Amino acid sequence: RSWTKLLTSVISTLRKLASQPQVAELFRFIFLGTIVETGRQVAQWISNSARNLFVVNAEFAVGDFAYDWVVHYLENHRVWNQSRSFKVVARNAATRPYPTSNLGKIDGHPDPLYEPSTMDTPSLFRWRGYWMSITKSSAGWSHYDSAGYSGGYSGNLVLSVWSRNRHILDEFVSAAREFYIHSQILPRKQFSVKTEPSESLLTVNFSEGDVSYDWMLEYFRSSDAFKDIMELNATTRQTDLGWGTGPKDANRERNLASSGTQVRRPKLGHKQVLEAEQSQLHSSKREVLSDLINSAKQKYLEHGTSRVTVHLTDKYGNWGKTMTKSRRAFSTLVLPADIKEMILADAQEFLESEKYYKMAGIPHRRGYLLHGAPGTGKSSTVHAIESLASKSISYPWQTLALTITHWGISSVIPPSRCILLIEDIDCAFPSREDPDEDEEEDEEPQRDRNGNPIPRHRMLPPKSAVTLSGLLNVLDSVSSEEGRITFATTNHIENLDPALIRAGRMDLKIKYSLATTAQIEEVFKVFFSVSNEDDGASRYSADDIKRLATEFAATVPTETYSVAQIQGYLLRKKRNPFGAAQGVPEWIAEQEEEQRLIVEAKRRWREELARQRAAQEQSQYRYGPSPLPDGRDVLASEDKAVQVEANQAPDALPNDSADFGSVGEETVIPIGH
Ligand SMILES: Nc1ncnc2c1ncn2[C@@H]1O[C@H](COP(=O)(O)OP(=O)(O)OP(=O)(O)O)[C@@H](O)[C@H]1O
Repeated sequence: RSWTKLLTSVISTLRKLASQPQVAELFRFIFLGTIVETGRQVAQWISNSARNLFVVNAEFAVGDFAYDWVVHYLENHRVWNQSRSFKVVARNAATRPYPTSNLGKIDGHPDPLYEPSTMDTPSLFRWRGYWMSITKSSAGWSHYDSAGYSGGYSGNLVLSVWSRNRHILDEFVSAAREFYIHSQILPRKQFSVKTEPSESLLTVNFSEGDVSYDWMLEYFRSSDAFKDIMELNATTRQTDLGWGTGPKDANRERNLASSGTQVRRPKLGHKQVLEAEQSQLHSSKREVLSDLINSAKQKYLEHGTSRVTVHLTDKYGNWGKTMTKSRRAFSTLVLPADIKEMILADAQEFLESEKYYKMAGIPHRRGYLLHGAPGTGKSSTVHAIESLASKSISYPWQTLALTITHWGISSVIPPSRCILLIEDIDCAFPSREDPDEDEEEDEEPQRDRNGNPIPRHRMLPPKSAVTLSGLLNVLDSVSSEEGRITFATTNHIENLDPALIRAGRMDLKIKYSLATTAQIEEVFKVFFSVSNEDDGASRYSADDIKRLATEFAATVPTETYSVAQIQGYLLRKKRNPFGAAQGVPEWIAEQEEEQRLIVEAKRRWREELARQRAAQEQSQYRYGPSPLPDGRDVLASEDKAVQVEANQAPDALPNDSADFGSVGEETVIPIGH
């Protein structure tokens, strides 16, 4: 009953309220509003459903390649003509292709690029008969600009295609992509090209020590590709090529690594676009890169045939100094025919069998020890092989000369594919007792703290910091897997440690002898054939030269003189082969006199040395041994590897050689380890 009462009172109150006009108006408004909102929502639902049925939407994110395709396409098709707010960018526009820009092509400055900042209201356009709209929610960085800076990844593009057919979107994106590729635009940079999230940008690296770096450097130097680069590195490194007028020109080179972001378009034909940066080249086309590298290599080889580059070790064991020298043709080498053929065949076979060595797991290296009297053509052979190797079809080898100085060499690491040249390898471990030092023996001896004289040989620093183990380290260093020819020359093979010349380190040991009759004849022929023609005036016939050569060879005693000596004589008669053939007896007499004087000088030196040694022994006897303050012997604390025992006979005189016959007994100086 109480419930019925309450309900009746509420209804009567409402009736009273409804009888008032303002409240009635409010109820009507709420009712109508509800109907309108429901209608709107239904309409939106219908519109969305229709849209889902008839419109295809696609979103393109800034920083993605698809975004770049679409933006580039739309820009070139002037889709955003109605836009009122643009972002204009020119900074990275150098990556733009030639065809789309006249401005850039003419004055060399980048072209401006326009992109709408925002497109809150969709831009409508027709494409192949379909309506499309494009919107961009907020300003993003332009396609050509470097993404990755602040604001880099906002403002995605939304493309709506008014069609039920999804293929239209696919077609549109493919068309944009095709257009992009045909425009030859390099894909944009993202932070660094190395992190490019796509395979489409190819990068080739060149490292400075590698010969391919030199190919590219010379190529760019000779082409006008870098002509408008403002920032260059000047280096004084002399390159292999006297590009243009002569080797001196090569002192000034443009370094590929000139600046981090230099972007240029070398003229590589009509439409190829390529970017060179630091020691890298980038292109979206593999053919462009391989074409360029091949033509650079060809050019390098064509121009570089007349000279060989030699890198020398500096005092820190680095391959510091570089020099170039003329190539020596193998044909100018006068050696017994069998030796010449053997060396040539061996070197050629080695150069061509890199693959075999690799497959067999053998380090690709070969060592040649050329030994024999001075002036018999050891160094000349090396230079002729260098020419062979540096013209190697598969890969030119570089020549490195390991200068054996007073500095340690164990830190020297020869690069791959090199010819390592160690001249006079026996001189790496010299005797401390040579005539120059002993000449000063008469001076008052220096004394130690206790007043005892210090024997001279103990005061001297080691003459060479080169140790046998250091040298072996260099010879066996890891990069040898990659290919190395080692040439060592010596006049005294007997002085070398067996470890140094064992097979595997020195595979071929070739003895160079004094000139045989056949060699003497050949030297004469080669010499006068050249001197007859070098000024264009042929003064004598080939028959004359042949006849005179035989005559000459018959008068010069066989295996007595080196080719260098014979050449020296012929140089005196440069334009006179008749005089050269007739003057032999006189020259021989001269040589014999010279030899007699040398033998005499050497005899005197040995006597003097013996006298000095006797005096030294006397003084040791008188003063006793000279201990160090702590009682240790100085010698014991020195590097054992360069020890030469004190009681050994002196090393040969510098010019002691088979040229002058045997003088006294040869002394072999053992090298301690
Ligand atoms: N067999 C040779 N054929 C052609 N030229 C030679 C020959 N031997 C020596 N010569 C000439 O003599 C000079 C010295 O020769 P090279 O330096 O090759 O001799 P080497 O045997 O290396 O002497 P060393 O042991 O003193 O270093 C060079 O100018 C070279 O042209």
